[in-house]
This record gives sequence, structure tokens and C-alpha cells, in this order.
Amino acid sequence: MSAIEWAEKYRPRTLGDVVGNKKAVQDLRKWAEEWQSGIPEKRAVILYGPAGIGKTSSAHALAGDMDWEVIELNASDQRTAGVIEKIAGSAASMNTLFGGKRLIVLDEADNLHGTADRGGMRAIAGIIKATLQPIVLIANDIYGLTPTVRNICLEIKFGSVQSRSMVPALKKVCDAEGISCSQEAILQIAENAGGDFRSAMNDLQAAASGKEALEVEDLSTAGRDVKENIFKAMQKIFKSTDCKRALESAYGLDESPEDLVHWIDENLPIQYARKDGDLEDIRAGFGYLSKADLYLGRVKKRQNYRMWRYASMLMVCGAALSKTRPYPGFIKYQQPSLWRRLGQTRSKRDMRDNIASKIGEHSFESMHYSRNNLLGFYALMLKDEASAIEVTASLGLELEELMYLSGSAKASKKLQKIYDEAQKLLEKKGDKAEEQAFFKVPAPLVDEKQTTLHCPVNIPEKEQEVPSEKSETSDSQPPEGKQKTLNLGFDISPEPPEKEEASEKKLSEDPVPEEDNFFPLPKSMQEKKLISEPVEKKTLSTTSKKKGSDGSIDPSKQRTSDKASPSAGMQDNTGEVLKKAEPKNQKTLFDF
Ligand SMILES: Nc1ncnc2c1ncn2[C@@H]1O[C@H](COP(=O)(O)OP(=O)(O)OP(=O)(O)O)[C@@H](O)[C@H]1O
Repeated sequence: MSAIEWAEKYRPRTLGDVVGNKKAVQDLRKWAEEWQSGIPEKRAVILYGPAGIGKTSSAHALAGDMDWEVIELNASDQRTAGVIEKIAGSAASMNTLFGGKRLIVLDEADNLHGTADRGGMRAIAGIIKATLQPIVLIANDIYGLTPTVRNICLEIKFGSVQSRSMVPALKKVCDAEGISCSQEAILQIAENAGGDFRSAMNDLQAAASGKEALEVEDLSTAGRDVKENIFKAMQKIFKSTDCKRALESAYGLDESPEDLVHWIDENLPIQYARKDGDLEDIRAGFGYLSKADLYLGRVKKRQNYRMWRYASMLMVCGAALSKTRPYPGFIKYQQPSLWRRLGQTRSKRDMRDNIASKIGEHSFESMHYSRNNLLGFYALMLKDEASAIEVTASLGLELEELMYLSGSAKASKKLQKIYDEAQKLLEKKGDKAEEQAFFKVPAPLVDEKQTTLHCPVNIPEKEQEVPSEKSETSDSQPPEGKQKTLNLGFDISPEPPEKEEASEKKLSEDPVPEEDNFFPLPKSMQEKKLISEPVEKKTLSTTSKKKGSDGSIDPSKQRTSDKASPSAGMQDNTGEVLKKAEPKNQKTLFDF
């Protein structure tokens, strides 16, 4: 039998079988009962908490108790916005054949598709708002879900299963398997599991396999059962002065010295706090930790992992030996608060990075630069409603991102309005682009026939000398689309030097009023740019808007043209640059 089978075999079938988490189970049941008499205010619940504590089992057990059908979308399924809408969306909007309910379970909802794709989350939010069927989202990290989704769901927290609750359940499994297990052995397995009931089941199965009786001595040989638990290691470090035992315990951990140092750092001041306010032991302990940290830094810098042992020795023995007196009594050791803080702010940091990358794309800067230098600038632009709409549309901000950037904790009516207006603006732009695409004339293919048309294409002189009959042939039977290429001005060859000069001249003769130029460049730079970038000048000559007051180049546009491909210079009949021909990132800060 494989290791997972007992956990599967004894998965709770009803909510009554779920071990521990009584309050969570009760809340879940209450929510389900609300569905029996109509649609409750919160149409979905989020069951969240660490792994292996019965969240998924509870969702399935609930469906069993309520006699509901289950549709599950788990992490191994492809869960893009489209798939979610197709499967969960249709399941949520349709009634079952016999009018019963259907429970939609979305496992690992905090891990949909990485953070880059927030489309999945948006799809979920949409489905939840309109669902006619109960939905359960399962997550380890509640902060991995967007605020929108969290706002519309009932949050139910599942905690680690206490070892004393696990013992009777593990005993039941031993009985069912016909194995006599000693109380101590079961207790040890339960304690080693650190609140993860799935691990406890797996450990029990690994230790008991092939045996008729399980004693505590059998556990010492059973793989993961000898694994040290971080809380025990903390005890050995802080309660004794036996350096060797403390080190052994640290080596038996599944934590790297880089993680262990955070544990010691967090708990040292808790453990060595004294009523008389004497901080000497804490000071000495931190002295060792700082030395250990030096070694950790060297390991990172030189990639020499042999130095980990010095780091471990300094942090473990240093913390153990820095006490000048024993510290009896129970201490609840804490997980490093830094991790908690990082965990809590993870979604916020992800959000900030998402926005920064959108700004980066918009302003042609790196994400790092945008995060450090431009975020505040864009946030300022949100202060004014009119520019806020344009910024939102240009960056393609989601409502949550808009909230974040404007520093608002909730989606106020004003923000919602800005967001809606931005969507309308985007739709309008989309329609316009479609219209343009409809009227857009396809670029002429460079073939012999085309050269006979009156298209001011810059073709080397030789090619322009086309036999006249050929020209007549093509004039008499104009193939579809070819006439449209007349007067198009496609530039398919390098511009001859005279033309360059002409365009440069035109540029200087055609100034733009001072106020149009947001960032006038110093004269020296303007000249430098004009001289060094002939391709750009061609593009600039097409639209007077892109020029500065004295023929100088608006730097935002200048950057645009820096990246422009030759095709970006295509014009339609009206002389405007064809939208489709512009690369996406040609937008500039003041394009909107
Ligand atoms: N509270 C519990 N009561 C009974 N069995 C449990 C409990 N928690 C875990 N188990 C056992 O562990 C197995 C895994 O549990 P489950 O999948 O429900 O955990 P989970 O919290 O959803 O974890 P994950 O977040 O990793 O999906 C179950 O098949 C069951 O055997």
C-alpha cells in the first residue's frame, strides 16, 4: 500500500468525522443550511489555513451531508479565466437535473495562475457574484486572493489540528487496520505531525506497515518520524546548556540555517526576557546571532556552503550558552514575525510590482525603476479625476490596482466611477481601432505591378523604370486593393539623403506651440538627437504634434520613436499614422 492511501481511505465522509476545527465546521454547516432556503448574502466561502488539516475533506464532507453534487476544479486542472468561466461558470449558472444543489469546489484558489495573470481571479469574482450554486474556495494563504474576491466571500479559518484531537482518530485507524498501537506511539506521531493531520496519517502508515503492533521504539526507525520539530529544537536550544544536543536537534531539522536564525532571533528575546529588566542574556545571545549572520552572508556571497556549519554552531550554541540562569516555564515559541509580515504583505507587494511593470511598459522604464521612481508620480496623477480616468485606461489598471495606487483601502464610489469610465474609454479606443482597421488599406506588396501605380514609394530608380505596356495592363484591369495603395506614402526603402534633409527642414519650419512641449530638451541635446537619428526624423515629420516649440522633439515622443520600427511610419490616406502599425509600447506618458 502506498503512503497516501490511508489518508485517502480514511478521508472524512461527513462533517462529523472531521477532526478538530469545530467552530469552522459549524460555520460551514450554517452557511450550507442558508442555501437550503434561498441564496445567502455570501454565495461563496473561502476555507483557508495550513496544508493537511481537512479543508478539502470538509468541503466534500459537506456536500455528502447536504446531498449535493460536487464539481471540483483542482490545481492540476488548467485554470485560466476561460476554463474557469466555462466549467465553474456554467455549473454555477445552471440548476441540476432534479433541482438539488451543486457544490463548486475550487482547490488551491490562492494559486491560480501565478500573479501575472489576474484574469482567473476576475473570472472567479464574476462567477461568485452571479452564482446560483454554492461555491467553496480553498486556500492556504488568504492573502493570495484578491480583495474583491475576499469581500464577496465568507471567510472560514481552519487551524492546525491539535495533537490531542488527532490521537483518538489515529487510534481508530489502527483499530480499523487491525494493528495494536501503543498510546505513546500514537501520541508521538501526533506530536511530530505539527498540526498536519495528513502527515500524521502518512507517518502512522509508514511506521505500521508490515507490523501487527506498533510501539514507540518502532518510530525511531521510521523515516520522517525522527524528524525534529522546530518547537522541540527551540526548547533544546533555550532550555538547556547542552550545546551538542542542541546542535544535533538543529541538524535534524528540515530548516536551513538561514531560516533557523530567524526562529532564534524571534524567540530569544521572548525566552530570555526577565522580570527585573536585565537584558544581559538577550544582548549576549544577539551578539552570537550577529556573528552567525556574518557567516550566512559569506555563504551567500561565496556560495561556500561549508560555512553553514560555523553559522549553525554560532547561532545554536551561542543562544544556548548566553543564558546566565535557567528559564523554566512554558513558552509559546513564535514563528518568525518577518515571515508573517512578508506573507501578509505578499499580495500587496505582488500588486505593487504588477502596477510597476504596467508603468514600466507605459513609460519604457524597467519595472525596478518604475517601482522606485514613478509609482508616486502616477499616484499623484490619480488625484485629479480626469487624469485618473486616462491613467487607469492607459495602464489598464484593475480596480484593486487602482485602489492600491490611490492609497484607498476600499473601492469607494469615486474609484468605481473612475474605473468604469476608464473601461468605457478603453472600449471607445477599441472601437476606434476596429474602425481604423476596417478602413485601413492593406500595405502594398512590393511587386512589379505595384511599382506601376502612382504610389510615392521610394524605390530605387532602376525599379521605377517599368515598361509602359505593363503599366497600362495594370491600369486597365486594376486588381482589388491595388488602387487603394495610391498616394499612400509607404516607405519601403531607405530614404534618399535629399529627402532626409527636406524632412529636417520641414521639422524646423513647423514648430509646435511652447505649451505642447511638456519636457523641452536642452538645445544641445535636441541638436544631437536630430543629427544622430535620421529614422526618427522621418516619423516626426509626419505629425507636427511630435515636435517641440522650436522644432525640438518632445522627449516622450522621442523615446517612442527610438523604439519605432520602420513600419510605424506608415500613413493612411488622411496622413495620420496608422494605429495598427504602431508597436504596442509606442504609447507615451501623455498619449492618452
Ligand atoms: N481535520 C481532519 N479530520 C480528518 N481527517 C483529516 C483532517 N485533516 C486532514 N485529514 C486527512 O488528511 C487528508 C488530507 O486532508 P485535506 O485534503 O482535507 O487537507 P487540506 O487541508 O485540504 O490540505 P491541502 O491544503 O494540502 O489541500 C485527508 O484525506 C484526511 O485523511
